[in-house]
Amino acid sequence: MTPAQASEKNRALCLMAPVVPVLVLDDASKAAGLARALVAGGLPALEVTLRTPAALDAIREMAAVEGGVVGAGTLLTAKDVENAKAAGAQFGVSPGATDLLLDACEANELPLLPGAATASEAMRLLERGYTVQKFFPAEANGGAPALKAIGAPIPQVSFCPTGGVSLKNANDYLSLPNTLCVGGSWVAPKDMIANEDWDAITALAKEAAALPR
Ligand SMILES: O=C(O)C(=O)C[C@H](O)[C@H](O)COP(=O)(O)O
Repeated sequence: MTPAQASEKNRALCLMAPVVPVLVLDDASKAAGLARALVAGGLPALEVTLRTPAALDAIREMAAVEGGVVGAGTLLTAKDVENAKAAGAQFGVSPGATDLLLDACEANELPLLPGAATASEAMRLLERGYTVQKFFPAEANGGAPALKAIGAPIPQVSFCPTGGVSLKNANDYLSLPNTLCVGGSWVAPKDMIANEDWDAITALAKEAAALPR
């Protein structure tokens, strides 16, 4: 898959809803219920971070949930890419980008949303053909004003800012012309997942899905 094809796939993914939930799962048995709750609330694109031993099993479970599009986050190595693809991930997300990681995603047909934090990083990815990128860590990196400033000289790159984004500041990003959607973990709090409080998660998802952009 070429970077241009990956970017077009991820543009469509980012336009499905204003928020992509960033999910950390310690227990894969919660995955299907969680995915159903988020999809029911209007958030179909789901990023499962490969930060826990349960993550790959969680992706397998979620891939079977109707209406959801499940991807793998925290991709760091070529092995992560192969594992994510084998588990059924339909897209990948990484905090930054290395040539090895980009090569692996392109070779494995996994559309990557690669992370960039600076103008130079965004430019390197753009040179390779990635016009849709993740701005990470968004808040720590200057937040919406920083992303707006990057957009002035580099308007051809669109972003999914992630890291420190919440219901409070999501609009600051979503109102920018270079922001397609935001990523965030706030729609799936750890305690609600542990208690299988799916109705509460659906309510959070609905609130997020209703954000204007
Ligand atoms: O694990 C990854 O792939 C990451 O790149 C980091 C996550 O996207 C952010 O940590 C989510 O940030 P919060 O919404 O502030 O919890």
